[in-house]
Amino acid sequence: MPRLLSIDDDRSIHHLVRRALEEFDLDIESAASAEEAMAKLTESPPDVVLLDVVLPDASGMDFFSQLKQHDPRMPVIIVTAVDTSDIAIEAMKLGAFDYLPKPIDVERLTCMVEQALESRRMMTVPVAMDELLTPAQKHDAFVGRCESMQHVFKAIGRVAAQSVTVLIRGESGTGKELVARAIYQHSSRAKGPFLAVNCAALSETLLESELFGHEKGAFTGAHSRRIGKFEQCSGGTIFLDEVGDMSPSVQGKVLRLLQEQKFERVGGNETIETDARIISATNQDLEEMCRKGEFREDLYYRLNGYTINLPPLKDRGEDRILLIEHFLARLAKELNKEVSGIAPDAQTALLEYDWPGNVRELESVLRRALLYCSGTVLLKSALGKDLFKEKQSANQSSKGSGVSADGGLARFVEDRLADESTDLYAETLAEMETQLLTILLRHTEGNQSEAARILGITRGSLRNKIRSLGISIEQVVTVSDEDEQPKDEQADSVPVEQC
Ligand SMILES: Nc1ncnc2c1ncn2[C@@H]1O[C@H](COP(=O)(O)OP(=O)(O)OP(=O)(O)O)[C@@H](O)[C@H]1O
Repeated sequence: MPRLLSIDDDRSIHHLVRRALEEFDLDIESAASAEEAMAKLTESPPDVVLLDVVLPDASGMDFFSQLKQHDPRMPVIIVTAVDTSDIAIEAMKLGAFDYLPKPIDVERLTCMVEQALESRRMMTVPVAMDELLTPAQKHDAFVGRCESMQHVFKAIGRVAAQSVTVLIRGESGTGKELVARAIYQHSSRAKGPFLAVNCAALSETLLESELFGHEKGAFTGAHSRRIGKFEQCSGGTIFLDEVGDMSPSVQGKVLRLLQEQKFERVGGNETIETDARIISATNQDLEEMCRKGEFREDLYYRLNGYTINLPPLKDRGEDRILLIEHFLARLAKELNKEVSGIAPDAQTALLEYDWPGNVRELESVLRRALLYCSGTVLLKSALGKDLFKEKQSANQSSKGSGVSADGGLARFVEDRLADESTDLYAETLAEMETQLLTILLRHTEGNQSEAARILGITRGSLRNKIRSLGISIEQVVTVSDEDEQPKDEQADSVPVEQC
C-alpha cells in the first residue's frame, strides 16, 4: 500500500489529512518535527510527503533540500500559510510537486495527493519488457513477443541513453505511456523527475500555464505565481502526451524551449532556463497536420529526434493471447476472482475482434467480463454480446470505452437471460452503475468532484467505483468532445487527466 507522510507540528492538520484521505488506499503517517520526519523517512520511504514549511526544529527550505537529497523523485507537496507562499514558490522551482495554502481545501488536497501518487507510480514502478511477470511482482509488465513489439523494445534500449527527443506514435491505447516510462527508466535521467502532461485535456490557457507557469494576474484566475512543469522538471524528463493537440501559441513556446532551453512564464519577463528531456506521443497524423498548417513543421522535426511506432493490437498476432492471459491473471487477483482460464469460444471471439481501442480496450473488456464471471473459467457469455455488436458498428468511437451508456436495461436483462446467467442481480447492478457513471461523467466533462456531488456520494467512493467498473475518464471525456461540448475553461478547475 502506498505511504504518505504528513509533516506538521499542528496536530489538527494530521487529523484533517487523515479524514480527507480515509477512502484512499493509503498508509498515512505523521511527524511533528524535521527530526521525527527524517527518522520515519529513513525507516520506510513514503510515496508522497506533505510538508509544512514552518517546523519547530528546521527551516522549511533546508528541510525540503534534505528531503530532495534523500530521494529526488519523492513528490513533496508544500503546505503553507499565506505569508510563506514565497517559500513554497521557491520550493517548486527546486522540484516540489505542488503547494497547498492553509486553510487546507480538502478537495484540492485529495486531488493533489492523487496526482502525486500517480506521478510517483510512473517514476518508480518499473516497466518490465523482458518477460511476462507474475501479477504478484511489483512491475508494470510490457507484454510483447511479436516481431513489431521486439523492434519497439530494441528501439527503447537504443534511444534511452541518448539525450535526444523521442516521438512515440500509435493509436490510442497501444502503450505509448509505457514506452515513455520505459525510456525514462532506462535513461541517465532515471534518478530525476518524470512528469506527464496530457496536452489534449487542458484548454490553451491552462496548458500554457501548466507547462511554463504564470505570474500573478497573468489571466483571470491567476491569483498567485505558478511554477510550470518545465521549470519543475529541470534535469528530468517531461512526457507530452497528445502533442498534436497543442495550440499554435503553445507550439511556438515549446519550439523556442527546444531551440534555446529558455522560456518565460505566462505574463512574465524573466527568462528561465531549463534542461528537461522531452518525450512526446501522438495518435494523430502530424505530417498531414504540418501540410495543413495545423502543426509547425520546425517543431515536428525538433520533437522527432527519434520515432517509435507502436503497432495496433489487431496486428500483434500471438501477443493478443499473451495479453489476454496477462490481464486475466492480473485482474483475477485484483478483483479477487477465482478465474484461471478462458473458454475456447471466448478466446476466439476476443481474437476475431479488431480492438479499435487497442490494449486499453482489451483490458477494459476483460475487467468487465471478470466482474460478470462467477465460475473459474471465463465464458463467452461474460464478454457481453452487446458490447461486441456496438464496437463493430460503423459509427463507433475509435477510442471505444467499453461502456454502453445508452443500452436499454430490458435488453440487457433479456440478453443475460438468454445466456443463462446465474448471477443476474450482481451483473445488472454493475451494468446500471456503469451506465449511470458514464452518463454523469460525460455531463460533468470528467469532473469527478462535480459528479460525486450530484450523485450524493463521496469522491473516494466514486473513484473506487470508476476503478472497479473499468470506466476510463479520458475516454468518457473524449466522447463528450466529439459531441462538441466545450472543454472546461475554468482556471481553478481540475485537469481531467490528472484527477
Ligand atoms: N503491451 C502491453 N502490455 C501490457 N499492458 C499494456 C500494453 N500496452 C498497453 N498496456 C496497458 O494498456 C493501458 C493503455 O496503455 P497506455 O496508456 O500506455 O496507452 P496510450 O497509447 O498512451 O494511450 P492514449 O493514446 O489513449 O494516451 C495501460 O493500462 C497499459 O498499462
